Amino acid sequence: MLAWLTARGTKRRRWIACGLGVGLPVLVLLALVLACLINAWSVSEPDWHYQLRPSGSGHLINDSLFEERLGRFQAALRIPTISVDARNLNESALEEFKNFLQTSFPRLHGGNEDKITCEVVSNYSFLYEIKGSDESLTPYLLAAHLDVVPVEEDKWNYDPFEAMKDGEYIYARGAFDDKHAVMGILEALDYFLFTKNESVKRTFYVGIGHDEEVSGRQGAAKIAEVLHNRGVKTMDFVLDEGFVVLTNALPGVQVPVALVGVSEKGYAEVSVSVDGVSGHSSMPPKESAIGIISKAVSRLEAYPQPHFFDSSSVEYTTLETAAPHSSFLYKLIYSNLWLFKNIVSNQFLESASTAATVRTTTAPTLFNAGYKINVVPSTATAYINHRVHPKQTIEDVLEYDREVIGDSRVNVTLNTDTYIRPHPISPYGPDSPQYKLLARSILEVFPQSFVAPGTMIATTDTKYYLNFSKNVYRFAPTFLDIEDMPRLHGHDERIRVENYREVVDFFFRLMVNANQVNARPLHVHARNEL
Ligand SMILES: CC/C=C\C/C=C\C/C=C\C/C=C\C/C=C\C/C=C\CCC(=O)N[C@@H](Cc1ccccc1)C(=O)O
Ligand SMILES: [Zn+2]
Ligand SMILES: [Zn+2]
Repeated sequence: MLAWLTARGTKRRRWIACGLGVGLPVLVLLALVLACLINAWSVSEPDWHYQLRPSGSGHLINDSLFEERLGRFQAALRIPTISVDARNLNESALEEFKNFLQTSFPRLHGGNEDKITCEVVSNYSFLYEIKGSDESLTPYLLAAHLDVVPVEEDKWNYDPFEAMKDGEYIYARGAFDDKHAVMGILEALDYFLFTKNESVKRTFYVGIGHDEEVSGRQGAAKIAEVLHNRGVKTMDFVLDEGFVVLTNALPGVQVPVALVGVSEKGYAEVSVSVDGVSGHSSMPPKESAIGIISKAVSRLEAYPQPHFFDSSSVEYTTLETAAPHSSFLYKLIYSNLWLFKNIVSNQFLESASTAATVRTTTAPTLFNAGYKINVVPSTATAYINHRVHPKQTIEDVLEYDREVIGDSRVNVTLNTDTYIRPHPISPYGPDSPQYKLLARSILEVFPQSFVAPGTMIATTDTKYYLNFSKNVYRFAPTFLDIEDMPRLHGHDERIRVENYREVVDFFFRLMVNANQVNARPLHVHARNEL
């Protein structure tokens, strides 16, 4: 009997154990799935974002003047202010652009010194000071650049310096990068000061550099110096070009995202070289200098720098912010990043633009070797252009390069004249009045979008303005579909005509909003008022 009972007990225990063994994990799994689904269902735009949305929209800038503004913008695009390198700027075009600005905006360039002064810096850059009445308010700076990158004219379907308008777009070098901002800021400024006659409380500056495309050392760097020497030590915020309003950039997100660059990747030029033996090409060595460097470059590409995506990354917040605006599948993913972060990170690595946001990029851009077909050269050098992720130092990147190459014959050397460390992260939460001011101005002009922070992947003139403020933002009010990305610095660069209207509107609203003490919004409404 006892044996029977014991046997029954054991069986029951086995069943229970088995039930627990299978059932518990299933239960845990179900709970997990349920928790993820609840997170996805309940995800919504945070209140502080919602409250920044305007209750109404509509252009503040007088429509009847738009054609005139457009004409001036096209005229600006027709001046080929090309920067080839720091010693090769198109000085006659820069001179022409200077005269063009002065004659297009006479009220900004003299005779109204009680409101605005303009200083020409390094011959072709501009610094405007708009004096506010309340000295207790910290000034801010709007920055842009008027030079453009060269063109491969035969690859364009339009004359890059004709500024052709096809009804929907204007095609021209500089339309997107960055003359829309130069002209948009000045149009808004002229309207703000002289048409609307706004009384300026908060002083602000407009800095327009002329050599951003080749370093900014004569333009933005000197503007920063002039400001500093004038005793301007602190800015409330700095806004320069950077990210834009992007469509189809984030997987699963159909809504345009206005990405604000709250930080910027670092920059490093690294040479990878070997000094070996030369000789007759009829008796080549087993490994030539060219072969050794080719192998090194090939390894750098095969073993890219590590990637970073965790709860302390800006990109994590980008996606959390995107969650309420995503398809259901991506709501599920973006509202449960604690679980899906590895999947997301791997998906990001698939495309060049998103990969650039999560890792230091490695771009071999120049290769020098050889000088005669029948001579084996003793030296070969490849140049690598790294964009350094804020989670790494430049030293980390170099160490990784050396390790990956793993060949003591290869010298890996940093160009110490040109490197830039990753920028600090500017505040982007509900406690940052400056970020909120920017987000509010964006949403007033692009109400169909949502605003999210990101790390700018290329370098901007903001590197020269970092000491003025901890609130440095990189954003331009232009629309870009990810498919159009090759047009940047590429062929058939363009901007939608309607977008130019929004550009002017955006800078005007920013000036109005920033002028309000305590940065109060133009229209505030409670969530339940809509
Ligand atoms: C989490 C975020 C996810 C996704 C983002 C996805 C894609 C990002 C896509 C697009 C980028 C969007 C906009 C960029 C727009 C315009 C370019 C603005 C600035 C470029 C500045 C620039 O090109 N700087 C040069 C400076 C330089 C000049 C000479 C020598 C070295 C540097 C540069 O960085 O090369
Ligand atoms: Zn630019
Ligand atoms: Zn550029």
